Amino acid sequence: MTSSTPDTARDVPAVRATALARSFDDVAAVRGIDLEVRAGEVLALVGLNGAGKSTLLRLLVGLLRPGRGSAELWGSSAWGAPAAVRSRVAFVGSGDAYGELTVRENLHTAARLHGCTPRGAAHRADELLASLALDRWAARPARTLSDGNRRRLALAAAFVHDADLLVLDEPTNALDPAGVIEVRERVLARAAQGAAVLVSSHHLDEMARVATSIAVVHDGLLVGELPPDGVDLERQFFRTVHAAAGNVTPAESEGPR
Ligand SMILES: Nc1ncnc2c1ncn2[C@@H]1O[C@H](COP(=O)(O)OP(=O)(O)OP(=O)(O)O)[C@@H](O)[C@H]1O
Repeated sequence: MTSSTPDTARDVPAVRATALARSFDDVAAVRGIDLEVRAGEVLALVGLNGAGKSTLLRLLVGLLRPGRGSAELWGSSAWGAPAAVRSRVAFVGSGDAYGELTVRENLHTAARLHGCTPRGAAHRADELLASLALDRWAARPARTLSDGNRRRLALAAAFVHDADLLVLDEPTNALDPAGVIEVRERVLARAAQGAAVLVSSHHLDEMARVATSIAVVHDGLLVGELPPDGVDLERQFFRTVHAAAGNVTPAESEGPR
């Protein structure tokens, strides 16, 4: 069940933000961001709490309306994108599952919504229950799951179809090491198959393992990049953030304060 279509060619960005901005009352959460993610690329967003990462991701998948600028999915406005465009995107945010449905029913429903036959959906649900180690909880209502297993369910639902764009907001939060490895392998596999991936995280080393580029978000802006193959990413991260916050050059700024 792949949804790949010819316009996933590498010259058409899956996601493009242009001068993208969004405020909530007096809080300027995203203040003018330009970015692109193409097929096969994994862009990681890192930043302090409240930097604007989740708001940016929600704008990019069309869950929030931009205040200024634009967010596009394969050239269409993300806000109000047609169903055919939205169906090519898998988004993992917070609170994604239907709490009253069981774990299996959640996955079955997700697969049916993506066009699987009843038999195909059952097969897909079984496969994901096994690979994300959720089989033990398959008959439990989603609302009764632990935080980590709720996150596993959200990820399983996102992987139910082979989306052309994966947008994962802190996907490894609350996951045990096996879950972290599962997410890593799936992200790398999907990118190798030509999906575009946008992922936010506080785990710099994990991002270095999967990302083709790492962008630092601070105070609603992209303020720098970290080399995914770089050493001592933590120090480089704080230098970038401190430089942006204090208008000192990265070389003058040291680690956490
Ligand atoms: N619905 C909302 N109403 C009011 N303010 C909001 C809303 N959503 C986000 N904000 C504010 O926008 C800013 C950016 O928040 P956002 O959740 O995007 O940051 P983040 O980088 O994802 O943070 P974290 O790493 O803590 O998850 C914060 O000041 C936050 O309080």
